[in-house]
Amino acid sequence: MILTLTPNPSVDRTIAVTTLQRGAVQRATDSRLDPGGKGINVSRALAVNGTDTIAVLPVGGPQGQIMQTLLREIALPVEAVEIAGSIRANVGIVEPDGTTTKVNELGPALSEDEVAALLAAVDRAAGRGLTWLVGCGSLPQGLDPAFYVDLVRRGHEAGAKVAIDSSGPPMAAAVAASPDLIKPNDEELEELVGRPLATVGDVVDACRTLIAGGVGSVVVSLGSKGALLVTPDEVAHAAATITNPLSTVGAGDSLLAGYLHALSRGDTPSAALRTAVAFGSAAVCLPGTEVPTPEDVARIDVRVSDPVDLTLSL
Ligand SMILES: Nc1ncnc2c1ncn2[C@@H]1O[C@H](COP(=O)(O)OP(=O)(O)O)[C@@H](O)[C@H]1O
Ligand SMILES: O=P(O)(O)OC[C@H]1O[C@](O)(COP(=O)(O)O)[C@@H](O)[C@@H]1O
Repeated sequence: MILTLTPNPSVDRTIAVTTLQRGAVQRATDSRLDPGGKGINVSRALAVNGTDTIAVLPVGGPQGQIMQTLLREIALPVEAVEIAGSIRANVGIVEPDGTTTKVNELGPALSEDEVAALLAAVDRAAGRGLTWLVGCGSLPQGLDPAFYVDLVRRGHEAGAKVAIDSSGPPMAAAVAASPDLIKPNDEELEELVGRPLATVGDVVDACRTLIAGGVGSVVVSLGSKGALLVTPDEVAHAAATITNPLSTVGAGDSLLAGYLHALSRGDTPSAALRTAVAFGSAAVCLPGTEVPTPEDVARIDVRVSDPVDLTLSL
C-alpha cells in the first residue's frame, strides 16, 4: 500500500475566464471544486488507476467539511485527523490556452498535539504494511521545516521507501534525510542546488549532486518538456505533446502517482518514467485538479529520448 501524507491540504477552486485581467471585475465562464493538496492528488490518481493507497490529512473548519464531502464522493480511503483551525482553500484561474494562475493560502496553524495526532495516524496506517510513504506539499503554520526529516525516518523504520515532493526549506531539509525519491520541478531543483539550470544536462548534474548527497533517485518535472529521471545507474527523459491543455494544476502530482503506480506493478524505473509522463500530460488535458483515469492515460503518446539530449534548453 502507498500512504500519502498531506500536512496542508486544500479545497481547490478552479475558475475559468476568457482572459485574466488584473484589477478588473470579470465573469467566470466555468468553475469547479476538487479535493486538493499534493498527497491527496497522488492518492486520487493511484486509486483511480487501481493501486492500493490511503491519504492521511488534517481536516477542520468549513473547508474541512467541504473536503470530507468531496473525499466521500470519490470514496478515497483516508485517515482524516480533526484539527481546530480551518484547512485552506486554494484558487486557480485558468485561461482557454491552459495558462493557470494559482493563489495558495498559508493554511491553518497546527498545535503540537495536532501534529502528534497526524503522525500517529501515519504510524497507524503504516502498521498495515507500506511499500511507499509519500510526504507532499507545503507545511501548515506551526510545523517545523524539518517535519519531513522525521517522516523519512518513520517511513524507513516502517520498512517503506519514502518519496518527498515539497518546496523551499521543508524540501531542502528533507533532501538531507536521504529519501528514496524526490519529485521537484525545474524551479524547485534550482532552489535545492542553488544555481540556475538552463539545459537538460544542467538538470542531470543537479540531480547527481543530490544523489551524491544521499537521495535515492530524482524525477524532475519539466512542464511541456516532459520529465527526467536520474538514478545512480541511469538517466532517462520522456515527454508528450498535447494539443488541448486545460489545467496544469496537479500535473506534477499525477506524474508522481504514475511513477509509483508503475513501480508498484514491477516496472523498471525508466519504464515507470514513461507511465509517469503519460499520467502528467493526461492530467493537463483535464479541468481543475482532476486526476487521469486509465482511459485518459492511454490516450497519451509518450516519446522517450534515447540517448537523452543533454543540450536541450529548458
Ligand atoms: N504543456 C504540457 N504539455 C505536455 N505535458 C505537460 C505539460 N505541462 C505539464 N506536462 C506534464 O505534466 C508533468 C508535470 O507538470 P509540471 O508543470 O512540470 O509539474 P509541477 O506541477 O510539479 O510544476 C510534466 O512532467 C509533463 O509530463
Ligand atoms: O502545498 P502547496 O505547495 O501550497 O501546494 C498545494 C497545491 O498543489 C496542488 O496539490 C497541485 O497544484 P500545483 O500544480 O499548483 O502544484 C493543489 O491541489 C494544491 O492547491
